[in-house]
Amino acid sequence: MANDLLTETQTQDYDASSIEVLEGLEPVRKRPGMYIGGTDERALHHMVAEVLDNSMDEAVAGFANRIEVELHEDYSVTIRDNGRGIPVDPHPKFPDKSALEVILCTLHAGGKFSGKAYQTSGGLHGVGASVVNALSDLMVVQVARNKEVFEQRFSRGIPQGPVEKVGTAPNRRGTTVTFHADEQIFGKHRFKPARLFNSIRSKAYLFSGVEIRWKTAIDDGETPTEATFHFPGGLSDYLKETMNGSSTYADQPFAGTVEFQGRFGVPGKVEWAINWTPSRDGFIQSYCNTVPTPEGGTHVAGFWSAVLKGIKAYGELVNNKKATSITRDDLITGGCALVSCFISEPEFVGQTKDRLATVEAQRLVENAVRDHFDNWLAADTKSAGAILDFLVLRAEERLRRRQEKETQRKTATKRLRLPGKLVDCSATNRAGTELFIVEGDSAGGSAKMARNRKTQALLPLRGKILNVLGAASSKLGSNAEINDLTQALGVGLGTKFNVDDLRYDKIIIMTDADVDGAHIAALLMTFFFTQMRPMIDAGHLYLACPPLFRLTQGAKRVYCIDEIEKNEHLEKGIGGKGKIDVSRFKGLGEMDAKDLKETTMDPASRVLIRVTIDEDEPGETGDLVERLMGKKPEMRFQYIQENAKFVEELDV
Ligand SMILES: Nc1ncnc2c1ncn2[C@@H]1O[C@H](COP(=O)(O)OP(=O)(O)OP(=O)(O)O)[C@@H](O)[C@H]1O
Ligand SMILES: [Mg+2]
Ligand SMILES: [Mg+2]
Repeated sequence: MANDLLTETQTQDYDASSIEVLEGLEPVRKRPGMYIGGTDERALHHMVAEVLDNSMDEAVAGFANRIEVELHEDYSVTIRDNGRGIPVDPHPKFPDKSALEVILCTLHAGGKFSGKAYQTSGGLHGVGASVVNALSDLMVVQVARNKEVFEQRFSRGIPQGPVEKVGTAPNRRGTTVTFHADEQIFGKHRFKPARLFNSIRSKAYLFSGVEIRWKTAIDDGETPTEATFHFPGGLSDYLKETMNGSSTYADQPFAGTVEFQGRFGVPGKVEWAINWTPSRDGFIQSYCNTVPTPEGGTHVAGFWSAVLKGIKAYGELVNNKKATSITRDDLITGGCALVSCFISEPEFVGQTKDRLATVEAQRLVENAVRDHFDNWLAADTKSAGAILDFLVLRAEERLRRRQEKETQRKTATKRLRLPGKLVDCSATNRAGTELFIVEGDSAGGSAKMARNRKTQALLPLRGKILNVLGAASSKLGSNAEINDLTQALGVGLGTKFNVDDLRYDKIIIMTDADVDGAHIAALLMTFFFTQMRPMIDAGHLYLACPPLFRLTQGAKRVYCIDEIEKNEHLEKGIGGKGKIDVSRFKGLGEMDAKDLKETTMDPASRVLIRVTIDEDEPGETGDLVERLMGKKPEMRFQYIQENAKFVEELDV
C-alpha cells in the first residue's frame, strides 16, 4: 500500500547513481563501529591492541622478542618491535605501491591468510593496521629492514607521500608504528595509562618469549611511568597476581602447557591456570593467539568440559556420590581461571575478536587439559579433596536455590526477606494457607500453640503501628512495622501492590475483642483499603471473630461473640449443672490454646468474616468500616461497629 503512495520523482531519485561504493578506507571512517566496535573509550584502546597484536604475532611466530609501547604527551602512541619489519618492496599486484602502503591503505591486505608467514597469529583479517590508519589523523610507520630505515606517513588513511628511505640501521630491524587517534572519530576520549598498562602486561604473561617495555609521559599518579614485563612463569604467575592473595583451595594452581598437532597439521598449544577460592567470585579470562576473548568461545567450552569431567571422575574414584550433581556453573563460582590457546587460522566473532568460534578448539583444549587434570588431582589429594568438597557444596547450594525458586513459582510468591518475627507456616503451596495478623502480646503462647503449623502463619504487630497506619502513604514505606507486614504478605506497597504476589490465601486480622483490638482492626482494614485494595476485592481479607465471653457451667463451655449472644445463653441456659460462670476475655492472650483454636482459628469450628467493600455506599466519606464490611456481614460483628468512631478520626 505504501508503495502506491510513492511519487514518480521519488522513484526516479533512487537510481544507479544513488548506489555508492565506498573506496579505500572510507567505509572505516563512515562506520567505525563495524571495525573496532564503536567510537568510545573501549574502541579507542582497541586501536592500540590492533597494532600491538601485530607485533605480538611477529613475536609468537618467533621473529621478535622485544616490544616497546610508549604513550606520549600528546596522547599519540608508539609501538615498536624487533621483528622482520613490514615489507616495503613494491607489491606484485600494485607495482607502483609498496607492500607497506597496500597493507595500511587497503582492507583485507595481510600476510596471515595462508599461514605461510605466520602460523598461529592473532591477526587474520588483514584489517587491523589499516583500520587504525583510517581512524588516526596522523600515522607514521618506520621499517628497519636490510640495514635500512624506511618511513611513510599517513593522515586519515591517506598517504602523505611515498615510502622513503630515511636512514641506515646496521644493528636494528623491526617495525615502529606511531599514531594519533582522530578526534573527529573519538571525540574527547583519551587513552588511560592504567588501561594500556594492564592489557600490555597481560600480553607479556601470555607469551613468555617476549619482553615488553612500557613508558608513559602521561602520569595518572598510579600507573608506573616505566616498566619492563617478562614473565617466564606464564599464566600460573599471572593467576597468582590476578587473585591477589585470595586464599585458595590448592596451594599451587592447576596449571600447564600442552602442545598439540592442530588444524591443518600446524602445531598449536594451550596454556592454562586455575584455582578455587572461597573469598571472591570466580572469573575466566581467555585468549586465543594472545587476543583477549572476553566472551569466551570454543576454547573456554573445551576447558570447562575437561575440568568438569575430571572432577566428576575424581568424585567417583573417591566414592563421593554427590560429585555427580556438579555442573559447569558450580565450577565457575569461585573458580578463577586463565586459558590461552594458540591455533592456526582461528575464527573469531567480529573484528574486535570477542569470542572464538573455531570448532576444533573445543576438542583440542579439552583433550589437552583432561589428562593433566586427572594426574594433578591424583597427585595432590589434599587439594583435590578440598576442591571437590567446595564444588559439592556449590552444587548443593545451587540445587537448594532452584528448589526454592520452583516452590516460589508454584506458590506464585516472590523470594523476599521475611521479617524475623513472622511465624511462618510450612506449606510450600499458597493454596489453603492463612496469615493471622495479631496484636503483639497475644501472638505468643496460645496462638502459636493453637495454629496448624502447616497452613497457619502468625505475624505479631506492635502497638507502634497505630501511629502510622493512618499516615500519608508516602510515610508508610519507611515504617518498620509496615515493611514487616508487606514483606510477610510478599507484596509491594501502594501502586506496586500485586495481588498475585500474596504469599497466603487468607489474610486474617485477629485482634483482641476489646476497644483497642477493634481500633487496630479498623486501622488495618483502612490500610488495606487504601494501599492494597485489590486484596480485598479478590476476597483475601478476613476478620477473625474471637469470642468476648466464655460461659462455664460444670463441664459445659460456651463461647459468646458478643453481649447479645451472652444474654441469650444466660436466658436459655447452657445445659450444665450449677451456677453459670461468666468470664470476659480481655484479650486473646487470656484464652488457652484450646479455646483459641476451637473458637477462632480452627477452620472447622471458627467464625470468620470476609471483608468486602460495599460499592453501594456513595462516596469516599461514608463510614469506612461499614463500607468495608459490606452490607451483609450484618454488623453482627458488633465490636467493630461499636468502635467505628475511631475510624472517623482517620485522615483517609
Ligand atoms: N609489526 C609487524 N611486523 C611485521 N609485519 C606486520 C606488522 N604489522 C603488520 N604486519 C603485516 O601487515 C599485515 C596486515 O596487518 P593487519 O593488522 O592489517 O592485518 P592482520 O594482522 O593480517 O589481520 P587482523 O585484521 O586480524 O589484524 C599483517 O598480516 C602482516 O603481514
Ligand atoms: Mg593485525
Ligand atoms: Mg590491513
